[in-house]
Amino acid sequence: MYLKSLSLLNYKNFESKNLEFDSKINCFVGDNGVGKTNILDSIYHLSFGKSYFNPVSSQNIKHDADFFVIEGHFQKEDKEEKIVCSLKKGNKKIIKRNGKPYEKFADHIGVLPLVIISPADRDLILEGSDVRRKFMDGVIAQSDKEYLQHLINYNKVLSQRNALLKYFAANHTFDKTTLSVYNGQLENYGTELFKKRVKFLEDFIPIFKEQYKAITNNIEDVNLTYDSKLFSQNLGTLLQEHLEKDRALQYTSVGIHKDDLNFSIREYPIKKFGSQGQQKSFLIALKFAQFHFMRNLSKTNPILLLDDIFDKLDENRVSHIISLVNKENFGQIFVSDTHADRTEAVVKKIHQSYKIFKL
Ligand SMILES: Nc1ncnc2c1ncn2[C@@H]1O[C@H](COP(=O)(O)OP(=O)(O)OP(=O)(O)O)[C@@H](O)[C@H]1O
Repeated sequence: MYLKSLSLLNYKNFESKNLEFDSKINCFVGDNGVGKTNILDSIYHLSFGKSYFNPVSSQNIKHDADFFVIEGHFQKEDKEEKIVCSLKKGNKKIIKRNGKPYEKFADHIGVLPLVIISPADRDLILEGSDVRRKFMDGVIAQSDKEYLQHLINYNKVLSQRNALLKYFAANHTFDKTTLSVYNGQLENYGTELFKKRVKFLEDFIPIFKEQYKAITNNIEDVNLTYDSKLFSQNLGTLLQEHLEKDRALQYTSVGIHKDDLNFSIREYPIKKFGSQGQQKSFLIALKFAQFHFMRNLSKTNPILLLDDIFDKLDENRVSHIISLVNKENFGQIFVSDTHADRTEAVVKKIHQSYKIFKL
């Protein structure tokens, strides 16, 4: 699968932009702030229906405009796919596949597998557990529709339960029966999601460790573990045990929405004890593992977006990444960089087929 062409209208700093791509490597080069990352983000948008960098959809519309349109033409085996993602201020975002709007965005997830590696990935280490859950959920959901549906249902019930807890507190009332209906639904969806996360990590962790080894060329003891209260107790019991706490807090304090992934190096948290280089390698290994995991399942090479990796990584690590990509039967790659010469020198080593766009 590869992206043949892209048209942007009022997307971030671009009023109008049309690009035709190489099926292998495409590089966007230019000074800081010209919009290299924005183009990668628009491609991300076509795959995920949202921005990787700015979760507030309306802020992706060009200043002073009131809509954006991203249109991509993909070649998927012998079929062409036209994906259009558009947003008008005050309206809901629309994603159309071959002219037909999706009723549910969830149906689009997984249609165009894509992995992004960007300096913004550092949030996976530095920020709260929600970022790591989102990463895990995103990887699983791209290949498991049922997981995504359970997750949507779980989150819906969770917000209903939280609203009910608030209502109880505001009205000094309590209704055990209604609450137990929500508890039952949370337990059903939550238990399924937990089992799927466990299974996913069983497959994913060995791939991750292999990738880390390949990137760093040595055997540092890194680990990734799944942290969930559901390992020790089923969700129904946990919800009962936390009832008084939940009533006091007016939200649900236990469940798979509190799970986390622990990233460690020599058994210490990488956030506190990993060097900057180790942290970067950890993140790249995570993303390469995502690439491999998705490829194994979908039997297609995900599109790979490499944002600013030459700038933010030392030469050693970049050459490891390049040699990894080189060894693999990779798919289409999009690269952003400030230096045209450096980019060309690197991409030449990967493949003879490439295109450089000077922005
Ligand atoms: N909604 C918007 N409307 C207009 N311009 C926007 C909008 N959102 C972001 N921008 C502009 O996009 C530019 C940043 O683009 P981008 O991050 O793609 O740059 P870049 O070429 O990747 O830069 P760098 O080399 O520094 O990473 C900034 O000038 C920013 O003001």
